[in-house]
Amino acid sequence: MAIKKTSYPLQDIRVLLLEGVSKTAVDTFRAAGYTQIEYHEKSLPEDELKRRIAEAHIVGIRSRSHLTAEVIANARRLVAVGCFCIGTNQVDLEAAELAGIPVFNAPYSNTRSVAELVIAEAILLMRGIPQKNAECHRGGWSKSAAGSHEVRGKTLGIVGYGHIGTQVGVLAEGIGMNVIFHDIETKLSLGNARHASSLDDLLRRSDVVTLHVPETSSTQGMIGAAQIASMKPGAHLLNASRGTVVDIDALAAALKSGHIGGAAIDVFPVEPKGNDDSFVSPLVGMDNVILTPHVGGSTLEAQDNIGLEVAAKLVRYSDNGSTLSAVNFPEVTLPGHDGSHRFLHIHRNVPGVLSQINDLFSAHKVNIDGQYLRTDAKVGYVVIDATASEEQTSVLKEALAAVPGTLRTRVLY
Ligand SMILES: NC(=O)c1ccc[n+]([C@@H]2O[C@H](COP(=O)([O-])OP(=O)(O)OC[C@H]3O[C@@H](n4cnc5c(N)ncnc54)[C@H](O)[C@@H]3O)[C@@H](O)[C@H]2O)c1
Ligand SMILES: O=C(O)CC[C@@H](O)C(=O)O
Repeated sequence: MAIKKTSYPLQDIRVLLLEGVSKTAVDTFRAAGYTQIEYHEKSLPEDELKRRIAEAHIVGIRSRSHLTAEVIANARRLVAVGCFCIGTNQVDLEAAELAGIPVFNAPYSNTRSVAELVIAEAILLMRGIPQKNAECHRGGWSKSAAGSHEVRGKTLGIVGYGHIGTQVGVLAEGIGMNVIFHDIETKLSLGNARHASSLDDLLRRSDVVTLHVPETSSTQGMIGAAQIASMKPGAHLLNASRGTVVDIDALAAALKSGHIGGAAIDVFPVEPKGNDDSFVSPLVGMDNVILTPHVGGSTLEAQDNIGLEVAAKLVRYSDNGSTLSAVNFPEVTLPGHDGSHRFLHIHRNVPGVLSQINDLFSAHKVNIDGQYLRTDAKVGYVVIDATASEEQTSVLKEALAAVPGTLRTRVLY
């Protein structure tokens, strides 16, 4: 394959992949000509992460690596971040944007996997299977229908009616459940799903409540003691969203008192860093709780698709400059740039930057072949294709970097 040239020769671009992202990501980078790929099965302790990220141009993580403002400040060479998952709460998105670093994720690749697990858990909880399973493992035998129910005709309450919530609703209707949902946005209801009038209304009416909100300031602790007390006696709670959404001590107390019949919890306020670390939770040892190690989206199908999708977005940004579907950045979709040098300029969105950039091209007598600009409240991203000599390009690159407000520049040859 022809070696492409970016600001750095392609073979000098360092890709750091953490948390055992699918090997399809490695294959995608290799197929695009990237050779420096460092792969780790686990997340790295913060000190080591800071050291390694300081050398990386591209980093790929899942949910356990926290890219805080401090970590990002240390990432001097970093050009792009890939979250090989849906959630991006583990990255300080604003700090990344202000450092000129777009962040990409895979917004749908594991949606179906989460939805399937949730439906299975709803059925198991309504039948009291976790308790029966635990009892059989201890040599017990209690063949009884007491406390066992079909899900057909029961009410499923979905909190967060986005990609996952809607899929869960469609599958639940397929097995005869009544679906109600609560979302902060106005949402088109699919099938016969109905809006609940409020979160409290949903909690009061549901036999099973399932949470599918992102981690934000409005969702942290949104299901606490008061909300759990509002739930129907004997109802079940499922959380495959983020651990901070539920007050886990309040849930443990309600499970012990019997107010909550059962729970299925996939995400926790504090999760082990890797498979060798131990898991601690007040829910451990409760027979009526299904505990899973944050595997809602962990199917081979989903992980392989995520590896392909996120790596492709990172390669595209690195090679071509397109930021389509970046979660924290002005989105620019770009054509190829054969025959032109492509100047990428990321700057604070303040008046006058674009005119200074254009003045520089005119002062250096470089003709602009194409220009693309997108801004958001904080940042502007302008891409300029120009026919320039190597010498003009290198002078212009320096001059562009000196424009006040510049966050980052890159040239693709
Ligand atoms: N357990 C896992 O392995 C796993 C896998 C994938 C995703 N997730 C988590 O699930 C979350 C949801 O995923 P998605 O793809 O459905 O996201 P999404 O963005 O499509 O949907 C989230 C929905 O929540 C709504 N919402 C936000 N704040 C709310 C609030 N305060 N009250 C009510 N609704 C609110 C949004 O309006 C949106 O409709 C992700 O952010 C991620 O954290 C977990
Ligand atoms: O793979 C992970 O670590 C996170 C999975 C899930 O929570 C997501 O946000 O997609």
